[in-house]
Amino acid sequence: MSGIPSAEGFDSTLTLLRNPYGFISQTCRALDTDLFETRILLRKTICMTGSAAAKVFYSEDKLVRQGSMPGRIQKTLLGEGGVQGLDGAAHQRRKKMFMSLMGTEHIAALQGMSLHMLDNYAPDWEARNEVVFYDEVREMLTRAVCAWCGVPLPEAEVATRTAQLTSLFEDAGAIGPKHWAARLARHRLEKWSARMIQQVREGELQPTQESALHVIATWRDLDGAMLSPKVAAVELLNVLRPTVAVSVFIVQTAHALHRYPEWQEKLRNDEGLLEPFVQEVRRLYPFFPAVAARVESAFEWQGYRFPEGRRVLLDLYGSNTDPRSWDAPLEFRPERFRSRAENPYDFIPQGGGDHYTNHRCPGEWIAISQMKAFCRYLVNDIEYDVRDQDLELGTGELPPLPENRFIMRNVRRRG
Ligand code: HEM
Repeated sequence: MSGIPSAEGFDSTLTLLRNPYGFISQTCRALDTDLFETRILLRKTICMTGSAAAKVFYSEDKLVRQGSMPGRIQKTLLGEGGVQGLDGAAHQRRKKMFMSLMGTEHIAALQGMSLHMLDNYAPDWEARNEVVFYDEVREMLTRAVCAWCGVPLPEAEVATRTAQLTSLFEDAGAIGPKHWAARLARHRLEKWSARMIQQVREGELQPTQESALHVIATWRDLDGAMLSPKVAAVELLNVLRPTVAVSVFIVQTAHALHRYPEWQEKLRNDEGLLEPFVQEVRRLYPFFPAVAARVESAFEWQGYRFPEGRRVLLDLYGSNTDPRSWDAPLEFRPERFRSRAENPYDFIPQGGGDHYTNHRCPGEWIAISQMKAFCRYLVNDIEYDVRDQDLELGTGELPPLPENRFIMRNVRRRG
């Protein structure tokens, strides 16, 4: 049995921060391997890329999540006690709660709410000279997802809640004041969210039975007990936050329509291309670089030994652009999704494996449905110019967005 190849240097934290989307796949390629060992934040870590690596990463018996997430990410992005840190039967039970929200009709209802927002916002865009598209989408999605979840959102709170939810996913990985801003946002949001959970339990708030607020407030874990208000608050935010984060994918969709303008006409003429188009955006535009787990008990894979307790990082972006799985992987080619057989391990922008038994994102259908709705609206319902601006996606921030957040001008509604 051979040892796992090592990356250069003692610790790779800085190299990873400088090149979050390329570090793992490029190092693997240089070492001609699917995996290598290094230190991240001084902790020994095995980094892996590609579909074979994803398959082992998602084998429930080998790798677990408890204790794998850096504390600073838990205190901002995820919160403590949520589904992301559970394993085995406890995870499967809690995951059912999220999956019960993902019925086709329920997701269509959320899409309808966003389309309603678009119709409400578009006249205002027409009246303005310029529109910062990302800011508009974040606000629309905050309104839509709160309504969908049964969360009351007074008009006076819209801007604050939008900013707080954004801070959780934009500032989580930051160092310094932004990180502290994200912690404060989490503290305030959890207080708000826990109060609503209590109000539902006391009958003061009566959201519909199928709404996320009702489902989470009344959910019982394996021990038969309801979630503590704090954990229920974390789980409610696990629906609100990432749905607002879909704004990133939507701006990336607008970016792709601008960069590949020939697709606008194609999409107008053939509805069937909408899904391949947004899938290609999810594959090629960077969002989550990697996910983390921990070795439960020592095992061997491909002749390499994974010692107990070792942290393992799976490269999501590099797997989505792995030349072994994708022809011309860095080219934007939505057609590739027209006839592609589904494989749970090679297309993993929101994690891989099985939605029920693994940690794969339960919100994939929400993301796809929202992206399709906004994409269809951009190509069919409005015309706009894209202001001359730097449209490079700065990889200095996670997730990467154009510096000016995609400014549109001269928005006109089509007749
Ligand atoms: C903005 C687009 C989104 C991206 C890029 C994204 C990405 C991810 C990723 C990478 C994971 C981790 C997978 C793993 O650990 O193996 C995840 C998990 C999760 N996502 Fe999403 N997600 C998005 C949208 C959503 C939406 C709309 C929801 C709403 C329900 C959601 C809820 C969750 C939850 C609850 C988990 C934890 C699942 C578990 O631990 O079993 N996400 N997501």
